[in-house]
Amino acid sequence: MDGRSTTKVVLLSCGSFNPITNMHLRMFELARDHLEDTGQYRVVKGIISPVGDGYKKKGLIEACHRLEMARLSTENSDWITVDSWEGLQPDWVETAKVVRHHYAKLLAAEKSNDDVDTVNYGKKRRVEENYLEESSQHTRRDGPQLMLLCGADVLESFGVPNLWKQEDIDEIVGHYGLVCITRSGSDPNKFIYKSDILWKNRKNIHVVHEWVTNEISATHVRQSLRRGRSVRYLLPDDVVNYTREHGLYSAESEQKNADVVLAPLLKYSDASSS
Ligand SMILES: Nc1ncnc2c1ncn2[C@@H]1O[C@H](COP(=O)(O)OP(=O)(O)OP(=O)(O)O)[C@@H](O)[C@H]1O
Ligand SMILES: NC(=O)c1ccc[n+]([C@@H]2O[C@H](COP(=O)(O)O)[C@@H](O)[C@H]2O)c1
Ligand SMILES: [Zn+2]
Repeated sequence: MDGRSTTKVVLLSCGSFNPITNMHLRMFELARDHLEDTGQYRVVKGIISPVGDGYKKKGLIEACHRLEMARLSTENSDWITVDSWEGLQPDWVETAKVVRHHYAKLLAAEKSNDDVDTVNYGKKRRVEENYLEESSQHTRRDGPQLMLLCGADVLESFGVPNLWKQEDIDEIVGHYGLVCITRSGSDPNKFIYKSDILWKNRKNIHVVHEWVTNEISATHVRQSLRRGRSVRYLLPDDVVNYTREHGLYSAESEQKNADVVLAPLLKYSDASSS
């Protein structure tokens, strides 16, 4: 592949990861293969961003455990990483804000790399031109792209009333881009067709068809753990051991947040009624 004519991509996946499963890790591999197969992209990094406790999803255990399990499962990957910024925020953070945060970090890292280039190779003028252009257009012509990576259920959740702000969907899909992995029971292409906002941005949505369908879900994993059944080979071994050592996922933990409303639903229903 000719590195000079491809766009560098960083993939960001936001979710509960309660706990992280092998399928979450597979998503990154599937997305990278798909994007690089187009010949247009070079995927340089994957970021797993577990949601903070303020999301208030039923059965969501503490972020410190979810972050540690994600860290353990990515230890032997040379490109997938875990970021704790979102997970450690006291309140739930909208996904559009998380995307913005990581894009700003990415540009800052690129800039400091370029500054090293500048010192070494006297490319100051090119760097300055790029950044002038960036500040006027928000994206750099030859800069990296950040794309949100999710399963088709998350894409379809865009249609759930009071869950997502339309402007956030527009920003994520229109400005950054989305990679969506098919999941059984969902039809992302039909969903895109039916949604005006997604149809408008369809060129920024990469649907990855997973032919080796894999029904692993964290819900089923938690259920098996509650019942004392084996979850080996569904999760990385280190994660299986971690759940055992810390006694995670019990009938009690599944009742966490059972009586509270999911943070985005609370936030946007309030906004619509005021
Ligand atoms: N088997 C799968 N196929 C495709 N995408 C998946 C799969 N499992 C998880 N994902 C995606 O991974 C991201 C994180 O998902 P999440 O943490 O909710 O996992 P989950 O298995 O769906 O958990 P839960 O059952 O608790 O909802 C989401 O974008 C979700 O769509
Ligand atoms: N309006 C929003 O920004 C919005 C709404 C619902 C879920 N989400 C995010 O999507 C992800 C969904 O995770 P789950 O599939 O585990 O519920 C989480 O990271 C959550 O923060 C974002
Ligand atoms: Zn889910």
